[in-house]
Amino acid sequence: MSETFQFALQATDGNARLGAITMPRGTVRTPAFMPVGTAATVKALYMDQVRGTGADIILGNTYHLMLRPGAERVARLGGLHEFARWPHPILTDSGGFQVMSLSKLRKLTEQGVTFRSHVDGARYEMSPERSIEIQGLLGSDVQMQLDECVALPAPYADVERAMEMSLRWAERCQTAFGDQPGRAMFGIVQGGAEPVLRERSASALKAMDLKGYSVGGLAVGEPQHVMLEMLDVTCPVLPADKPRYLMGVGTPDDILKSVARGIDMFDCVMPTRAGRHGLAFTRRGRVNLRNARHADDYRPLDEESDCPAARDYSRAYLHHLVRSQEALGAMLLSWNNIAYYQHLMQSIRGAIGEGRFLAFAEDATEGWARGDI
Ligand SMILES: Nc1nc2c(CCNCC3CCCCC3)c3[nH]c(NCCc4ccccc4)nc3cc2c(=O)[nH]1
Repeated sequence: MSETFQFALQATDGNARLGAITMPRGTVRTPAFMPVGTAATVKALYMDQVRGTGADIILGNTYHLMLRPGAERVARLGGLHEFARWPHPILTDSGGFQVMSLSKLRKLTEQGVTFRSHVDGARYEMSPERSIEIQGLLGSDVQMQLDECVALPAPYADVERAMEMSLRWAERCQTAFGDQPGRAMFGIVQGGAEPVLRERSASALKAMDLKGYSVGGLAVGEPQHVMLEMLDVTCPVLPADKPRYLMGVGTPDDILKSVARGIDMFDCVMPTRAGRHGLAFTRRGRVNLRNARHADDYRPLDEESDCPAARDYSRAYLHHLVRSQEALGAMLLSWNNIAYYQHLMQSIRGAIGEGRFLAFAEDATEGWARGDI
């Protein structure tokens, strides 16, 4: 086990990168998809199943956990790894994005964000310093700076103001984080859909010599081509020897196209949320198990999968569970979806390592488009 946090770039294929992040609790193979563990659980799955799908790292949720059960309580109980029985790396977001998207009566000032809990209406203040303190109390291995993400489209002046405040907050977070060997704090590039602001943000964060860089402010309503254009502008400015994490992304297609532009890490609620709504991801595209056409279909989702949820259950059974709103339906489809995303990442890593990423991406995209699934 490494006592330090170290990114090793192992191979490149065009702008796609194969790498590994070593840290005390384990190694994260990149490109990596990080399942979202909202309230200290990857919804409807046991942590052993999550690990069994090949996940090396999961997300914890600063916003939810600070409200319930409370960061100090999680620390008293041994930290998030012990609390949730996940001994491998955990990345936490800073909570600002969730405050702006979930809480009520929130106010954003230079000092930080104040808001009322969506759980019990209690009033909270989240400064850059308090966000880093909470992430430390949770025991997070990879911590995010507090930032301000602006929904798109937005006026240039708003995007510029939010980007510049996020830079000032990055400095405060770096100071608050201090020197925690084996752990990392990532800066978050902002700048909306403005190339000039993206370059300015990325350059300023690069000068801070951080251990990793997130690309934020995307997947917030802009078309995919705008997101990709911002990656084309941002990634070349970021240091090649540090990991790059595209926040909140995304569909399998988003992931392929973003890996092709130099992104190493992803998180998205989609596979687990879609699973709870009866949607299955497969290598031949998405299957909506609510649809009556599956009622008599004895085929599994994917007979070649190594995930029991995909290989051992008929679509007819999954359709029945979903229509009956049985808990097992959400459990099996969430399992299938997380396994599918991990298999996709494993295949991407293999393709980059063998210099055939472009051909792999084209073949995968055709598979989804082939329809009749
Ligand atoms: N700091 C920060 N976080 C961002 C996030 C949250 C990433 N997931 C955290 C995770 C923590 C644990 C609980 C769950 C969230 C984003 N998510 C999205 N799009 C999601 C778009 C999306 C995709 C599928 C379904 C809903 C929404 N854009 C994002 C931009 C930022 C950003 O600039 N700054």
